[in-house]
Amino acid sequence: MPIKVCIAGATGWAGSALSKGVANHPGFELVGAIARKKAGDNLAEVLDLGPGNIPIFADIDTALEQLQFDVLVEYTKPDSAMKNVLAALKKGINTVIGTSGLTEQDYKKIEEAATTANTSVLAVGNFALTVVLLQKFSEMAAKYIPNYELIDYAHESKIDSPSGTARELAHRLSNVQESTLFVSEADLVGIKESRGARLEGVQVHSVRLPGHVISIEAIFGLKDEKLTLRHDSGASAEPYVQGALLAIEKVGTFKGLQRGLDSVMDF
Ligand SMILES: NC(=O)C1=CN([C@@H]2O[C@H](COP(=O)(O)OP(=O)(O)OC[C@H]3O[C@@H](n4cnc5c(N)ncnc54)[C@H](O)[C@@H]3O)[C@@H](O)[C@H]2O)C=CC1
Ligand SMILES: O=C(O)C1=N[C@H](C(=O)O)C[C@H](O)C1
Repeated sequence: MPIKVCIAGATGWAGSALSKGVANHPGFELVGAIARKKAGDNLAEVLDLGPGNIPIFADIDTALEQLQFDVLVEYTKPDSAMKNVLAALKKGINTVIGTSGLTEQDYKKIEEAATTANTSVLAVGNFALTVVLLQKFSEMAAKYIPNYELIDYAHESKIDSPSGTARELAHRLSNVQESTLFVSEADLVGIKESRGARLEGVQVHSVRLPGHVISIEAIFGLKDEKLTLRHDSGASAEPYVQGALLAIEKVGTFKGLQRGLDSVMDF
C-alpha cells in the first residue's frame, strides 16, 4: 500500500519540487495539497505532474474533512505551520515539518500534541544531506571546542530569522555544550545586538542580503587556531527533495517528536 501524502505549501518553491518527487516515488501517492491561491485547482495540472486529479484545498480543516491521507508535509510559513501541524496530529496523521521559524516553545507544544495523539512528527531544519553532515561534524567539534558561534546567510526576502537550519544547529550544539561568552552581556561595552542573539546558549548571527542563497557557518576558535565549517546551498530546491522523501518514508516508524534527518538515518 503506498503512503498517502498531502503537502501544505505544495505550489511554493520548496513544495513544488517535493510534489514532483512524491508524485514520481513508487512508494507514495500524492493525494492532495493545501495552498491558498490555487485552492480549487488540480495540482497535477498546476505542476504538470501527469494525468489524474490532486485536489488543492484552501486550508487544513477542509483537507482533513474531505481527504484520507497518512502523512502531512508542512512547507508553508511559520504562522500557518502550527495550525496545520496541530490539526493533523489531532486527527492522528503523522507529520513531516520542513517549515522554518518555529521556536523551541512551538516544538514543545508539537511534542505534547504528538504524544497525546500517539502520532509522530519529524521536524527537519534542512533536508539536504550535506547539511546533515555539517550538523554531525559541528557536534564533533563542539564536544572539544566550546568557543563557537553560528552565522546564517540567506536571500533578502527570507522572513524568518534565524533560519531553520541555524535554529536546529543551535539546538543540537547546545545539547553538546553551550558556546562560551567571553564577555558577558552585562560587561559588554557598545551595542549588544552587534554580538548576535543568544539562542539556547549559542551565539547566532543572521545575514539577509540580495545575491545570497542559504549558507550556514559554524566557526570554532582556540588559541592560535580556528576551524570553519560552512555549507552553501545552490539556487534550486533540489537538495531538499531526497531528504524530505526519506522523512515521509520514516515518519511512521516512531512515536512523538524527532528533530533532524539524522534521527532516521544510519550513522
Ligand atoms: N527544511 C528544509 O530543508 C527547507 C525548509 N524550507 C522552509 O519551507 C518554508 C517554505 O519555503 P518556500 O517554499 O521557499 O516558500 P514559498 O513562499 O515559495 O511557498 C510557501 C507555500 O505555502 C503556501 N502558504 C503560505 N501560507 C499559507 C497558508 N496560511 N495556508 C495555506 N498555504 C499557505 C503558499 O501559497 C506557498 O505555496 C519556509 O519556512 C522555508 O524556510 C524551505 C526549503 C527547505
Ligand atoms: O528559506 C529557505 O529558502 C530555506 N529555509 C530553510 C531554513 O530556514 O534553514 C532551509 C533551507 O536552507 C532553505
